[in-house]
Amino acid sequence: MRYDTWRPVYESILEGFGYDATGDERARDELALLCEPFDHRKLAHVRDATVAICGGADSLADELAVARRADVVVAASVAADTLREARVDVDLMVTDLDKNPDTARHLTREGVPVAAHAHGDNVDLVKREVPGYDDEFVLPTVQCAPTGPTENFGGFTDGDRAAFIADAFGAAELRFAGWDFDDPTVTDAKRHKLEWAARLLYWLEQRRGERFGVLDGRRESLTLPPGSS
Ligand SMILES: Nc1ncnc2c1ncn2[C@@H]1O[C@H](COP(=O)(O)OP(=O)(O)OP(=O)(O)O)[C@@H](O)[C@H]1O
Ligand SMILES: Nc1nc2c(c(=O)[nH]1)N=C(CO)CN2
Repeated sequence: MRYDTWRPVYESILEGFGYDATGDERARDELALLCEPFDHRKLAHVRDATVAICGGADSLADELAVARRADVVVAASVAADTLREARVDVDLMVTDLDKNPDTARHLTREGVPVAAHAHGDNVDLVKREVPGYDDEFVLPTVQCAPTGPTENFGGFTDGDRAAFIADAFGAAELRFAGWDFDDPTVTDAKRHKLEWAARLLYWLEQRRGERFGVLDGRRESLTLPPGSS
């Protein structure tokens, strides 16, 4: 997605959460110093593939078949651990480094790409964790305007950002496992983020001309993100 297309949506996210773009830009600049441009050929197998976008809800443990049947498996944050424990290979991990940075480090060292995201509230994690990763396998992502080696594919939470990345790399079909927008165990702050994740996926499915199963039964109550086109 072009940054021009993403920017109005990003601005509505900043407003919705009270974030400041300068924090995101500072984080971007730190990440840029630590990374090289990612070689997109490392994810060439995403093109025309059926891709499982695995989220961090407990339900992932019961939905592993979705991942096993997919051509490509993308894990958001803790989903990478659930998948590894179940011996399902992960092709890409997407994370803002706040839950399982050790898993991300191990994956890069095993040659599995990790989309490491910088934002205004994880600068310390970026500086602490990213230097330990194998930089050849780090895809540095940001939510503000990208500079240097950083890239912005759109998306906000690790899970919906995973879907935007799969889209950018040419996925044919997205299937979802480990998603629970109504999870009663999450905090109010997390629920707010999940509401945005749902809106962003609603936008993405329309852009792709696809219907994501994970949104079935919710479309009537969803609105597109302000600024989306
Ligand atoms: N019930 C759920 N609880 C948590 N995450 C969920 C849930 N349903 C879907 N997801 C998606 O799974 C992703 C990974 O979940 P995890 O709990 O590891 O999140 P996280 O590291 O806190 O993510 P983020 O930093 O993006 O909020 C989330 O970013 C979200 O997009
Ligand atoms: N500034 C800022 N940006 C974010 C944050 C966050 O807490 N702060 N959390 C995200 C996903 O959890 C994604 N982006």
